[in-house]
Amino acid sequence: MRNSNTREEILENIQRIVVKVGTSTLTTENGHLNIEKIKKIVLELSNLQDKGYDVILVSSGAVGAGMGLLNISEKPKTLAEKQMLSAVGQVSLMQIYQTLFKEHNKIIGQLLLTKEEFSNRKRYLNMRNVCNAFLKRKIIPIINENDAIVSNALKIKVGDNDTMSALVSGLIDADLLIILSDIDGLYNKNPRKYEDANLIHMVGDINEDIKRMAGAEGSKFGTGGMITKIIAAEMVTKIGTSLVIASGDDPKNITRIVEKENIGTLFVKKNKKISLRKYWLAYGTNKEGVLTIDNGAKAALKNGNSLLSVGIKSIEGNFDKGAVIEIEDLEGKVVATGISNYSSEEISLIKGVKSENIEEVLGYKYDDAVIHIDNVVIRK
Ligand SMILES: Nc1ncnc2c1ncn2[C@@H]1O[C@H](COP(=O)(O)OP(=O)(O)O)[C@@H](O)[C@H]1O
Ligand SMILES: N[C@@H](CCC(=O)OP(=O)(O)O)C(=O)O
Repeated sequence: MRNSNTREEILENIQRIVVKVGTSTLTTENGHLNIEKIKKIVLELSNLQDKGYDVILVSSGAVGAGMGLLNISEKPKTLAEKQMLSAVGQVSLMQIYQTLFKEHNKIIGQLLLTKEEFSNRKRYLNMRNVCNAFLKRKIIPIINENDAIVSNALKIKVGDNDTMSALVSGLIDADLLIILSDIDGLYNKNPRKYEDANLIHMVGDINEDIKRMAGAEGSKFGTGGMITKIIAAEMVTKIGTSLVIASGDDPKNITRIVEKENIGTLFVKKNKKISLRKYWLAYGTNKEGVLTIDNGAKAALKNGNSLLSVGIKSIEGNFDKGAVIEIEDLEGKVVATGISNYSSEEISLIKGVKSENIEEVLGYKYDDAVIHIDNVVIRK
């Protein structure tokens, strides 16, 4: 679990920093925005920018702030109510950020994103340019999900800001992602339930044991809990971004982390990076279908070979040639994501068929491989 490199080595050469702040950090027990805390966060981020770092803030708190403004103590059950609350709260959240950042002569801009900004390649590249334009002019982007317009039913919802901050880290090629929460890092078990839980200082390999440590529940106002933070870590460490989960109780932790102090839990970036395009392919895109493959094909993919029709057992979904699809093993575990050379209709005819016989079955052949290895990203 431990990595032989020190924090000093792992966190050297940091330039771009994404800081994600959860609802639990931004609001008080009774659900109102915690202005004193936000002031301190703003001071930290302003200082980092003055020191020459590129700073991006992913801020939750809109729904929480809306609840505070309307004196609602329990999260509403209906989606429409939650969406209304987010719209009410987001305005006041940004108003506060603007006032406080102005005291440090900083200009901010608001970006309310949806899954579409990540799944649609054109929108994704456009968003990257917009973010870079912010950073070039030393404007601090403050990002949140556009809760008022997204819903699971519309399939354009990222769902939580831990995942959002991981996607944003890929978008702008961040060196470090800091997730501030109401807890000082990952414990070996939920410390709210178990008194003997211990803080883990460094995680190298994010395996099933690590995932099991995160109970499903989070705090009263938060959305994702610990598991979404671990999944965010699993994502960003693949693109050479380290992630630290730390307590937002003392916002000075932000600077301490950047100065490589032993704060919170550090998830160590992988030495072998995947490209940002492959990252987008794995996590940004909407998947249009699923191929189930046999163990031989799974081993071949892991060894860096393309996916051939002979190893495909079954297919789900209706998609065209060029679609992004998920590849699962016989146990239903996602093995990889890739871009298909064939449509779903064609694959249902050639699954289990050897590549040299594709032409015989279809009357033509685009490629020997159903998914070329250059267009595959291995998920685990
Ligand atoms: N192994 C664990 N280590 C630390 N926290 C855990 C663990 N398992 C579950 N949790 C819970 O996750 C919570 C943090 O997630 P969440 O409430 O979503 O915060 P945020 O609003 O900051 O995103 C903690 O307060 C804790 O209750
Ligand atoms: N977008 C939502 C927050 C979603 C979210 O992930 O919340 P949290 O778990 O507190 O980071 C809001 O602004 O209320």
